[in-house]
Amino acid sequence: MDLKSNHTPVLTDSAPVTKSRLGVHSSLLPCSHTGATFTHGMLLTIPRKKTGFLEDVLSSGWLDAMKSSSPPPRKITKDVCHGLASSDADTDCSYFSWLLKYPSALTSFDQITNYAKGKRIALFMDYDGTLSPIVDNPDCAFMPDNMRAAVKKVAEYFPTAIISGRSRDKVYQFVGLTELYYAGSHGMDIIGPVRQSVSDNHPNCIRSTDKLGKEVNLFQPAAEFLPMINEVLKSLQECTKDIKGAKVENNKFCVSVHYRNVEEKSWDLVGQRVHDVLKEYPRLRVTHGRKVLEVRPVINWDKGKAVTFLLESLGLNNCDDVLPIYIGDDRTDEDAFKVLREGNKGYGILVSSAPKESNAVYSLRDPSEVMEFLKSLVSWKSSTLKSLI
Ligand SMILES: O=P(O)(O)OC[C@H]1O[C@H](O[C@H]2O[C@H](CO)[C@@H](O)[C@H](O)[C@H]2O)[C@H](O)[C@@H](O)[C@@H]1O
Repeated sequence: MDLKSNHTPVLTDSAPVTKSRLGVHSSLLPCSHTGATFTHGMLLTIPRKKTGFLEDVLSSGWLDAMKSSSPPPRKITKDVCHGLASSDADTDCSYFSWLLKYPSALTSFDQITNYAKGKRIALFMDYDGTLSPIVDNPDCAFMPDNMRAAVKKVAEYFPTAIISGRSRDKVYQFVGLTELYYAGSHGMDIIGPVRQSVSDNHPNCIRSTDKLGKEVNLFQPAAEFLPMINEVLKSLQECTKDIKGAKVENNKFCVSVHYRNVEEKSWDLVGQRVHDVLKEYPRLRVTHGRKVLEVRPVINWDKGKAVTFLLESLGLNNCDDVLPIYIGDDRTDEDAFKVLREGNKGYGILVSSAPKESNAVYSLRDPSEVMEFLKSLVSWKSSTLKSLI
């Protein structure tokens, strides 16, 4: 298989909101409506224009997208609703007007639970920025103990899964709870309950055992990409090692190139180096995360597909009495929000302290509000069950 050809890496943003918002050069966007074809059921081949590489990076809006990928944290001191405020009244104003479109899941809790009456909630959560605060060093993104207790408790009442860009093993190490299901590598590495119909529908799905020796379904739709990902990982490590603060993270079926700790004047250098490597790999794409460039296979699989796969595995897909809820903060979570919004299947909850367009229905400001929401779900379910006795 010819893995290398002279090509402009596909720069895609999984938030299908307004791609022009990122100023990304059209030649770098997947022309998913014209000319793209799905082969092998999973793979997407996208015709690309040949353009200069530096021009691509500078003109393609990579830098703008890298800057907009994660707005600087707001210094919160006090506000009327949450006992906090920002240092910038205008920012607060825009945040509260944003809340009109994406209401807080805390202030809308009764609305959510009224809709959930008679339904089985299935809970899906992103990890970084949702269950753990965003920190400078990705290796130190530990989950607070009180958050772990809240997640453990909520998993007693609802089937709960973590769907992360981290490798599955890594996010399991961070979370440390055996009661949950895990999907790592942005949904490309899933451990779920055994269900024959799911194995029949997904040839890559095999029987395996989890950490406790329990029989599970293991699904890795990008398995064939592993040698390519490992090759690109080494190239990216090599070509960024001279950039102070840059960090390349191995997440098994995808690679993260972090620039949070790189001086802003060198961000375009990071983008150029990633571009120079990826132009040799037409079956890989780059998406923007929070001060990170996410390198992933070009396959028809994402966090939204992972939610559907897990619902199928749990026997909860296409059921009127099921309410899936997905909580996430990142662009790759938009794929999950979109699945739940389409067909009015469930609720996406965006975790953000700054206004941004999203396919989510509700919002929460930060991980501390996520924890409050989880605790409220537990209290609600517990009192509902007590009322049945
Ligand atoms: O899907 P997620 O679980 O949200 O993972 C997305 C990425 O999260 C991590 O990076 C982000 O969090 C780091 C720790 O707070 C932060 O240093 C970094 O700047 C953020 O982008 C993780 O390191 C990535 O591999 C994930 O893809």
